[in-house]
Amino acid sequence: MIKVEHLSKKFGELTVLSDVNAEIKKGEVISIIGPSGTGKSTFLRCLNLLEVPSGGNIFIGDTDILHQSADVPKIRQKMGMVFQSFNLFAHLTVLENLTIGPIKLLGWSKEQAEKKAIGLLKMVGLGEKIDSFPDELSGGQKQRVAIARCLAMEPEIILFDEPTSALDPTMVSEVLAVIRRLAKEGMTMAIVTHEMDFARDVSNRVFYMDEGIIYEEGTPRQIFDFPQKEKTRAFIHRIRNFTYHIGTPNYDLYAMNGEIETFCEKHVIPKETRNKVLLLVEELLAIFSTGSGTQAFDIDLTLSYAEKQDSLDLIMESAGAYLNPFEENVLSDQLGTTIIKSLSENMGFQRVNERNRLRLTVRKP
Ligand SMILES: Nc1ncnc2c1ncn2[C@@H]1O[C@H](COP(=O)(O)OP(=O)(O)OP(=O)(O)O)[C@@H](O)[C@H]1O
Repeated sequence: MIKVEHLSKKFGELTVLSDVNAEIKKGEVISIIGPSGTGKSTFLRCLNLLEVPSGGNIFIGDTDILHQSADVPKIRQKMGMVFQSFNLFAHLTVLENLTIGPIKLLGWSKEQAEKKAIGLLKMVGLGEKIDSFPDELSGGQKQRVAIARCLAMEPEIILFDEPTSALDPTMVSEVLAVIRRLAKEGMTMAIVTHEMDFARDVSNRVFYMDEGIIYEEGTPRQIFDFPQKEKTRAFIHRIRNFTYHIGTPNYDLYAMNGEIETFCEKHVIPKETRNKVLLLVEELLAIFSTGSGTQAFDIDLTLSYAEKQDSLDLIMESAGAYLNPFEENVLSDQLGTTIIKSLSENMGFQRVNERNRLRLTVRKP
């Protein structure tokens, strides 16, 4: 359906895409993942010519859309785009947001366009909001309107550019549910996303972008469980694991907690579990800070999220004398260990390379 050959894009001196080659077949759902700034959005924007590529070819069917004879408005009609920031028309009602395109660009009658729009709004769960204005809607509702608006133009493929990035975490799932439904119905889609669990279960193929190219591609299982190339492996490891080094007793507790919360939010970990993590970290740090004694303060904290089991492990390593907080009578204050035991399970202790290593799983709500 879409074939991309040697696509490149420069912004002045900056080469964002150097040599992108890809094929998207009808009915496929492609997730595009990768570190920030690696050109994922630029790639999508080149596909529907919101950016003019610097070189290469893009074919839709047999049509070379970069050829000067290409009918750009027609090509854009075939490719819907959903943006991070919704891009709804603020002065139009929800219904009018959906009907304006078909009436003006497809030549539909008002009645025909409204009938279709109402059906689509019902489909995305917003049948009661047809007369509302975008400002009266939550972020999740706005994004569902944006998806319905896109569908109103009957596109052959929908390009999603980080559709949930601007949303409050509580609204992510309602938007992802709509995209999942479209995937089930066979809609061809390419989705730039930071939602890895979603990418894993909704897509047929995943493109990992790095270094200006599609650095590795494969099924979700290949990319998430068995990445072959070094940078893909490092990326997948990084998104699953949060690490924080504490090298001084005067560490910035608020900055650390903020980073822990961001990590938990990214993996849609419930607030209750998040709070348990913060409490566990506080208790463990109190124990290990004392245990560090006069030695160099050197503590490593890791949070490791396993999507499949939906479990969160906390690992704390510290330099200093042997200190296993779970041994009887090791600590004078037993309250800390009691709290830790009540919030976690599968606790394990090891002494590795002169360091104390504690691993535990945070108890689920
Ligand atoms: N219109 C533009 N003019 C100049 N530079 C741009 C423009 N659009 C994007 N860039 C630059 O191109 C690079 C790639 O941006 P892009 O948004 O495609 O990355 P991304 O992989 O989607 O990142 P993220 O995951 O953070 O959204 C960035 O360095 C960005 O600053």
